[in-house]
Amino acid sequence: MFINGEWVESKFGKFCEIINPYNQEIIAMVSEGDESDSKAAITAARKAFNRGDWSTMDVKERCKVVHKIANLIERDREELANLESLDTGKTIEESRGDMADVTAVFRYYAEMAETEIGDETINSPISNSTSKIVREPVGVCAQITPWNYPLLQASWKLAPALVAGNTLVMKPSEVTPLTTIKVFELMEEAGVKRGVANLILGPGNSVGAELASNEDVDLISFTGGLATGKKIMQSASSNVKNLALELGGKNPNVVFADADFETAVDQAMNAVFFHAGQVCSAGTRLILEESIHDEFVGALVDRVKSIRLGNGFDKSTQMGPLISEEHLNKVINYVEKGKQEGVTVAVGGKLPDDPELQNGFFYLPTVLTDCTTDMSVVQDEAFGPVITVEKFTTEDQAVRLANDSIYGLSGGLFTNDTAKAERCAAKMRMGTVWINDVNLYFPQAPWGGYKQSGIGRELGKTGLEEYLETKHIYHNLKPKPLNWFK
Ligand SMILES: NC(=O)c1ccc[n+]([C@@H]2O[C@H](COP(=O)([O-])OP(=O)(O)OC[C@H]3O[C@@H](n4cnc5c(N)ncnc54)[C@H](O)[C@@H]3O)[C@@H](O)[C@H]2O)c1
Ligand SMILES: C[N+](C)(C)CC=O
Repeated sequence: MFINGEWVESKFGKFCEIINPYNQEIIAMVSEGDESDSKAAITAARKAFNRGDWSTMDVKERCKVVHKIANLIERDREELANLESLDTGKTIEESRGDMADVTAVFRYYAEMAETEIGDETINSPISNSTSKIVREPVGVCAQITPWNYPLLQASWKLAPALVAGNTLVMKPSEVTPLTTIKVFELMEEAGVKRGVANLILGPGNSVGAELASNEDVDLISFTGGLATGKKIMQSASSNVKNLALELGGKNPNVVFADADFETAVDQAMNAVFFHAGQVCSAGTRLILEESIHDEFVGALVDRVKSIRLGNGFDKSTQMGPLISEEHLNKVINYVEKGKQEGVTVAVGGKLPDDPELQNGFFYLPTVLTDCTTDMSVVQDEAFGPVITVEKFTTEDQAVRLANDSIYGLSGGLFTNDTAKAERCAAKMRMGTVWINDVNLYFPQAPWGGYKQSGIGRELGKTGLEEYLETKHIYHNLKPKPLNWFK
């Protein structure tokens, strides 16, 4: 753990094993902290904030440091990508893509903050006065991240928090902390000042819960599951912390009969089988126009049968394992419940037989048909390689089905009719709608959810706003008594 500029073990000297989900080998032993370590990290961040050498530093100087972090991540990208694949099981190509995205996020905020963070003079309606708006850091930020995109999700929080002048305590998932540890080494090398960025490791219900409830924390930014998000929201109320929540999704992918067939089939696969479906924005609900349903499902099933499962470091592997035995069991139970509810398993729906995969947490890519919106498989987030298929006959019905969820993170639409696409996109209650594409994100565009998919936005200018307070300074240039109470 990295607290107050020093690499330390947890106060009680506990360690935990980090497992490769492909073969269950132990790949690292890392410190396991508890509440007392969280408190020490929060104290360090508070002292650093009050010291002011980072929070009041010229924004251009902070941006230089953040540019340097980007350069160091680029320098060590191959090492970082290897660590990410070992830790998560995702293919090395995916991890390389993630590292390029991580670098881009640090660069984006380092460039953008120079112009976005500055004073703004406004026209005061009162004579002999000036009025200006200044932007200041929020203070001590707690940042909690999940296991599916460990460093990418961390970068969406670290980069804007740092350029804005905050101090922070980050807690990565206890399952996948390796790349976050490495990036804290790089931040130290880049010259982030003592106590500004602190890293604690350990379980969510102790280390994480302390971050959410501690009254010396000004802002909590959380990415993870809905149930945890609700707990964090409750704890954050203790001192009315600023709150940013990036939660789950049950994302529809609507395909109209006029869409390009090959593209739509190909993208329906990308939408859900990329990273074995362990993606918040995975297009897990395929909603097909009835007239193409049978042909589409036939083509999809044919292609799904040939997805190659394996070690993320093998060039031929297209899909890796799930993250853990616990998570595999969750996916198994989810599909079994669907079978009881009456779905048809068109392909998959079980563990693979391949002897080479028996030590990993693999599940076969699965297509479930005859699904209806009232089924748990259509409503619950599986976070695995499972797609459900529903049918529609009218545009209105397609939009109604797409919106029939407690979540509202993202959705896809495939059609060659631009007017129809725009009409549907306008009615879809989601933070991101992709037309003729899926699962795209980039630093310039805000990311976040409607409804129970979250609060606030990461990335883009909005992602920086989360880390800034707004202060109005009014100056009376000719003060004199008002005599109101004369
Ligand atoms: N909206 C997004 O951008 C986005 C991105 C990635 C993942 N996710 C979501 O994340 C979920 C999967 O990740 P996960 O299984 O790691 O989620 P999770 O909620 O189990 O854990 C996320 C993080 O919260 C910590 N945590 C757990 N209990 C806590 C508590 N009581 N107090 C404070 N912290 C606690 C964990 O240790 C971990 O670091 C999925 O639901 C997925 O959709 C969302
Ligand atoms: C936000 N994203 C798509 C990078 C990861 C979601 O799990």
